[in-house]
Amino acid sequence: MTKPVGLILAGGLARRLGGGDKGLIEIGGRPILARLIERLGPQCAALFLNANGDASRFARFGLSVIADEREEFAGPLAGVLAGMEHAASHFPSTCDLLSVPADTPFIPNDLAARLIEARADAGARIAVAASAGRAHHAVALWPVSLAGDLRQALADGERRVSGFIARYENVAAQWPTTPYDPFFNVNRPEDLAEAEALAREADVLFQ
Ligand SMILES: Nc1nc2c(ncn2[C@@H]2O[C@H](COP(=O)(O)OP(=O)(O)OP(=O)(O)O)[C@@H](O)[C@H]2O)c(=O)[nH]1
Repeated sequence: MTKPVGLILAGGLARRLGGGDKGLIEIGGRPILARLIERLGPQCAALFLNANGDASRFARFGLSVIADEREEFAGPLAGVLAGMEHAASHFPSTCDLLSVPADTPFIPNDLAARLIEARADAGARIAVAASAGRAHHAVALWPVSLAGDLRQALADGERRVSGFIARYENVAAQWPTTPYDPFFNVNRPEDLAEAEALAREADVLFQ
């Protein structure tokens, strides 16, 4: 299995949390980013962080930071494009990008493997992670060769990740939600208490 290039999407404004960087929020005593890097790093050939503004605030994580081309906050697709273009210029043009938002602390260890398998089985171009019957469109495996199409789609005003994915053959790979939903994400202040509780469980189970 050829490992994908990993991209953590941390380019948003976290408005529902009052601003700041969701990836720097500590859950169970550790930043979400540290948790993600631990889980995603071994699954990827290389790992990058997509974020806007002063990159030095992420220096302690030791990842190269790739900004959106324009700091206009066009949404997650702008981050996926930055990641695809970076990957295309540093890795073979046939490589894949695995995108994961910076607000999902508990992604599964078999994320890359199962997305690769689901995509091959379905003969699809894009594989998306799903749980509880819901697709998590920002958690997806993309061929970086779609960068040109994505650039054009953004220029045409496409902002929905699901809208861009729907243009291609795609498949959703389902994960169980027990003992916890691996795609639980932190969006609102009230999600923080749940994240703390989940971290206690996830830390015991994650080996
Ligand atoms: N590169 C980039 N990523 C973004 C942008 N907007 C959102 N994201 C990322 O996309 C993922 C899903 O984002 P949302 O939860 O919808 O947005 P958010 O900014 O994190 O939070 P809200 O402002 O509260 O919606 C997160 O990983 C964000 O960091 C953007 O304009 N550029």
